[in-house]
Formats: sequence, structure tokens, C-alpha cells
Amino acid sequence: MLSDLPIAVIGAGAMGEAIIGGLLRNELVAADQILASHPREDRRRELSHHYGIQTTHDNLAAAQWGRVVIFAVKPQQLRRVLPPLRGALRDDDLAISVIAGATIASFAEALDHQAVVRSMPNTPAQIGCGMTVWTAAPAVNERQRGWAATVLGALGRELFVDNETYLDMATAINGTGPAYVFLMMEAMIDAGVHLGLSRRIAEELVQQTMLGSVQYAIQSGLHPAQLRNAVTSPGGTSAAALSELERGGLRTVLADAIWAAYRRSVELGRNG
Ligand SMILES: NC(=O)C1=CN([C@@H]2O[C@H](COP(=O)(O)OP(=O)(O)OC[C@H]3O[C@@H](n4cnc5c(N)ncnc54)[C@H](OP(=O)(O)O)[C@@H]3O)[C@@H](O)[C@H]2O)C=CC1
Ligand SMILES: O=C(O)[C@@H]1CCC=N1
Repeated sequence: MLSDLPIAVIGAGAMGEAIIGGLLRNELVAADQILASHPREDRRRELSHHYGIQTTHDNLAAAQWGRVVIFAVKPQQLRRVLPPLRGALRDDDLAISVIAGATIASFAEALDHQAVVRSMPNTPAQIGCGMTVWTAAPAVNERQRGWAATVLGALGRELFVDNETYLDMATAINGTGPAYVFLMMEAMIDAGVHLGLSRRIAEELVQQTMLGSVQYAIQSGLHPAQLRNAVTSPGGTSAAALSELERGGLRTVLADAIWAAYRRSVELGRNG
């Protein structure tokens, strides 16, 4: 589907690399179909050595070369990155952003280009297990939507939404979500070590418990509260633990954290 479609990646850091890796792992493009633009020479060397892709320091050359141009710089870098690229994309080119907060309107205006996709992936994309939410400007045609679905599908699951306001919400849930999960894993492992388990055993127990619980929830299709009730024997250990979690306000803290991430995403869109 992407055969012979030149793909440029502007800002090949963690997310840009996840996209490059996904495209190549899924054999959606040949390595020489990808051009990554990065200001640091050591990073360019690393990317070309590891993936066999082309690299440049010149964002404008990359934007002019790609038919699909992927933007993966930090939100704070965008204000400097976009203006020199104004007018660089041809009418039938597609811009795809993975940048938190950055709106379709801000891209379209800065680039003077209407075919823009805004997406929000997450770091499990590094191993093809990501969750990416995306939306498209009205100017993105069916063919370009197909390109976007294929590129973003290379990161794991992709979900199209027809409402851009969902993107800031997705940023707080799936985009930022791995941070909540990893913090919880870390805390559980540390508590296991505090109890007296070796770190190696604690890590294995926590990892498989997380993995098994998620797979069980998906495969059973049961509501999380039903699954939690099934763990909670009357007068038992789960009831004792859950009582502490409620007393500590876990639900409220999580909800507050998710709102904070959402507000920050909206704010990044306004201020960069
Ligand atoms: N990390 C995550 O979990 C997620 C991130 N995102 C979004 O992805 C984007 C990138 O995040 P992430 O990959 O984590 O960040 P990184 O810092 O790893 O990637 C950004 C890259 O852009 C490079 N860069 C800096 N200036 C320029 C420039 N002028 N032209 C081209 N490249 C430049 C940076 O180089 P240098 O290192 O030298 O500064 C860096 O390698 C962000 O906008 C973020 O909101 C979206 C979903 C999840
Ligand atoms: O922390 C951030 O801003 C990025 C966006 C979503 C996840 N990480």
C-alpha cells in the first residue's frame, strides 16, 4: 500500500524511531524510501547504521522529498520547525503529526497545507503494541487516509475518531497512559522488595500479573468491577488492600492525573 511512497520523518527521536521501526518491521516500505531529518550528526549516523535509511540535517529537504511527512519533534520545538517549511508540501502530500497538543489548524496555517492528520500514539509502539488515536482534516482524501491508517497501524492498534477534541483526551489516556502503568509497576515491585522478595522475583510477579490481568479483561469482556469482585474474597487479603487504596484516594488521584495531562495537552496546543 505504501510501495514507492517516500516517507520523511522530521524529528527522529523516540517516537520518530518507533514509526521508522514499525514501517520496516512490517515491510511496508523499503529502507531507502525513508528519509529522517535530525539536527545531530551522531543521531543521524545511528539511524542510518541501524535501519539503513537515508538521513539529512535539512528539514526543508525532507519535507520536499516526502509524500508523507511525519512530524515528531517536541511541542516546544514546533514553533521553530514549521515556519521554514511553509509551502514545502505539494497538494497531494500528507502531513502526519504525533505531537501532543498541536492542532490541525496550527499545522495547516503554518505549512499552508490542508491535508493534515493529527495522531496520538504511545511508547509500546516501539514493539508494535501501541495504541494510536488519530483524526484527519476534511482535506485529507480517502487515499491519504489509507496511508495514515497503514503508517499508524504499523505501531500497533489504530483508531480513527472524527472529532479533534478527542485527541487531547486520548493524549491523557493512551498517550500518557504508559507512564501511569510503569509507575504502578515500579511501586508494586518496590513494595514486593520491601516485603522481602528478591527484585528479580518481584519484577516477574508484577509483570505477569499486569499482563495476565489485561489479557483476562480483554478475553472475558467482563467489566473491571466484576473482575475485581472475583478477586475479593470476603474478609480476605484483597478486601484489606482495596480498603487502603480507597482510603488513599487512588481513583481520585488517577482521575486528577488524567485531567492534568488533558489540560497540559490543551495548553501545549495553545502555547507550544
Ligand atoms: N514519548 C511519548 O510517550 C510520546 C510522545 N509523543 C509526541 O511525540 C513527539 C516526540 O516525542 P519524543 O519522541 O518522546 O521526543 P524526542 O525528544 O525523543 O524526539 C524529538 C526529536 O526531535 C529532535 N529535534 C530537535 N530539534 C529538531 C529540529 N529543529 N528538527 C528536527 N528534529 C529536531 C530532537 O533532537 P534532540 O534530542 O537533539 O533535542 C529529538 O531527537 C512529541 O511532540 C510528543 O508530544 C506522542 C505520543 C507519545
Ligand atoms: O509527556 C508527553 O508530553 C508525551 C505526550 C504523550 C506522552 N508523552
